[in-house]
Amino acid sequence: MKKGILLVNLGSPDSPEPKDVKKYLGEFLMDERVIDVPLWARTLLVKGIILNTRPKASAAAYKKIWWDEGSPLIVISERLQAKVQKQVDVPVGLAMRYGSMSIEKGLQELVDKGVEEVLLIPLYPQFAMATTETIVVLAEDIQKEKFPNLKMESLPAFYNNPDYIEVLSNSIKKHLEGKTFDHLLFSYHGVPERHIRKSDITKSHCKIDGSCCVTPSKAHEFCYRHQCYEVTRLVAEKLELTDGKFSTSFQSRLGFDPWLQPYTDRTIERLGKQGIKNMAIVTPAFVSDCLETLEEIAMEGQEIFHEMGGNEFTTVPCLNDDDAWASLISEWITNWV
Ligand SMILES: C=CC1=C(C)c2cc3[nH]c(cc4nc(cc5[nH]c(cc1n2)c(C)c5CCC(=O)O)C(CCC(=O)O)=C4C)c(C)c3C=C
Ligand SMILES: [Fe+2]
Repeated sequence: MKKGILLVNLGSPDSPEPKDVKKYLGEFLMDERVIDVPLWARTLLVKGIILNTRPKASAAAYKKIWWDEGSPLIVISERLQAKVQKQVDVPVGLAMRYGSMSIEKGLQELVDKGVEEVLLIPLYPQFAMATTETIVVLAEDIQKEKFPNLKMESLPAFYNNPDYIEVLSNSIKKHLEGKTFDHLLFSYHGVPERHIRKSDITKSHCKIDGSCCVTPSKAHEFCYRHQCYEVTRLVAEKLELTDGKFSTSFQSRLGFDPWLQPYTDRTIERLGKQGIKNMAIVTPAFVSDCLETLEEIAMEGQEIFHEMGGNEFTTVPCLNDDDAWASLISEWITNWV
């Protein structure tokens, strides 16, 4: 059977213009695994409120980070795909969960190359309804409807894979070399607390306060919060960071529900107020730099820190198309083939 790979990332609007941002946000936020309320309420919230207010502000934010070649997230994902393709003998496609580079197009291109068996690689280290699950569910629906003869498997979230932790730790070490920092903040994309409870396969394990994380449980395989804290713990161990020199927070909350805490903006504020003068920040929920890292962290986060009296604010880039990261994905592919 001829094999092929589909790398899948989140996606971006076609351009940073409000009309394209509106179209993109419409598809993204109408996903029941992103805004997980009944369809009527989601439609009212997204089409009645968010899409009438947010696209203009989001477009302005996208304009600040947009590159000549396009959206950073897309351009970086394409660079990664090209590097991986050079290292493996099977076709490597690239698709996005939302936007024009759809999963359907990505699968079609592989099928056109004669591929009969696909490994789907969601480019998210941690499982969540809004990350791995939404990609796998949509890809399986498309496969059943449009490509019934195609065999498909997916790579699970790789948050605690020792090689991934090594690649991430080495990248952080490289980018912080020669920098002084009093605190390293691990900032992950947030999700509503409700998402964590919904993904708890035991229905009773997750307490959302961390007290459950130390008790081994099958729930951890699907617990975004647990997986984020594990990445912090494993990287901190590798980098030999001492207690108090690092912490975890969650960014990008939207709406009024309780999201995972502590919030990144408030944490940066608190660190500044506590007298931390030099801080570094890493964003391991994202494998590619994007709006949420380049604007929300590198621009807004830095501004908050400086307002609180902080000096140096160092942002560690995501793994992007780092050679060791491309080689690790290639190794996973070679092992699967
Ligand atoms: C209810 C809303 C959202 C949930 C839940 C959510 C989860 C989630 N998102 C990412 C990764 C990315 N999100 C990005 C942008 C973005 N996210 C939301 C909302 C939710 N995300 C919005 C509205 C936006 C658009 C920007 C804005 O208007 O603020 C991006 C950046 C995309 C880009 O083009 O650069 C990424 C990446 C994860 C990993 C996640 C759950 C863990
Ligand atoms: Fe998001």
